[in-house]
Amino acid sequence: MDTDPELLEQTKSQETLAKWQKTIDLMARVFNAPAGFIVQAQQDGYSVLVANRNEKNPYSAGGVIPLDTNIFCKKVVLDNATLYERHASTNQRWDTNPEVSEDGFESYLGVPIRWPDGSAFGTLCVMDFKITAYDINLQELIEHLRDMLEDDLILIHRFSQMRHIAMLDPLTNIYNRRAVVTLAEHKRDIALKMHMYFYCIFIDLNEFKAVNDQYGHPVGDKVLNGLATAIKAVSRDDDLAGRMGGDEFLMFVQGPSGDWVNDLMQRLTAEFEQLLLAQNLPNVVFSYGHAMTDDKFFDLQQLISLADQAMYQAKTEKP
Ligand SMILES: Nc1nc2c(ncn2[C@@H]2O[C@H](COP(=O)(O)OP(=O)(O)OP(=O)(O)O)[C@@H](O)[C@H]2O)c(=O)[nH]1
Repeated sequence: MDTDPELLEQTKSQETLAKWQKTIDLMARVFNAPAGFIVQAQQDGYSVLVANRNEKNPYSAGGVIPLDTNIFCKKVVLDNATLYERHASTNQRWDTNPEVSEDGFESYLGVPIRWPDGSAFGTLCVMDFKITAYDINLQELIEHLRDMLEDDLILIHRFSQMRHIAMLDPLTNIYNRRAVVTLAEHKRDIALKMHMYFYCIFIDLNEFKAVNDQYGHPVGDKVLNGLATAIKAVSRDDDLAGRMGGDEFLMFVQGPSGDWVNDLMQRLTAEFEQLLLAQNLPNVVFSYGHAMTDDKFFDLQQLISLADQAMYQAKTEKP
């Protein structure tokens, strides 16, 4: 759950971060501690998401500590339990902890923060160079602050789920028109920066109305689903596909100049044919047309419209 890039992006939204920063600054002051953090457990290490603003704090936000480092937060995440170490230099298990051996921290109090599904998000913690004896109220306070952060994570997660649902076409589960066009703008910008060609392929079923009329709408729906499945099957991770509406689909692919789009469409034709056959669905075929950007021409709406025109021409020329 914590590896969803959209969710991570949302976690870092300016509003959430500003609020969490205030919480951490206040927490460190109440604990009279030089250092307080929200640390996020990520695939590449423990990342300092928020650090209190205090000149004595040696760690700042943005730093990533490798996964194999013996830090306090790692133990909290792995045990999924609170850790209170009052006098770390007397405990051998921290001999290899650079926070203790290199930076001179003695005290650590940290609690686990979890995503709504219970998986690890990271930790909320305070650290001090001196030996501490926090009373029960302070220990309760850090747990209470953690509960508030977890409430924010619930909101972030729900928002992300809703955004995801709003981007999908409910019938085929691929991107809807608005999402695919928005995402394509971003992909086009990347392709232009990398001096790659950016292709739009417009795909439209032939005589689909007759399929609905002859076999009924539910069969028509299955055919549309079959085409979406076939498009996904031939797409690479980098490609983008969506349903424009009705029986029209779009693919956006970046690549070199050349005839490979026709090869890709041949693979799609074969995949679609097989899917229809396997489900005992009528043999429907599609027409396609494509257009590509270059350094001089990159208006997306125009690109889609050119691909549409090319598709229309192919459709009218079909035997
Ligand atoms: N089953 C089903 N049909 C849909 C859906 N959305 C649109 N349609 C139908 O798709 C058909 C599209 O018809 P047209 O645009 O005339 O396309 P066509 O019959 O394929 O004609 P050509 O493209 O010229 O070959 C219409 O009959 C719509 O009712 C859907 O979600 N499910």
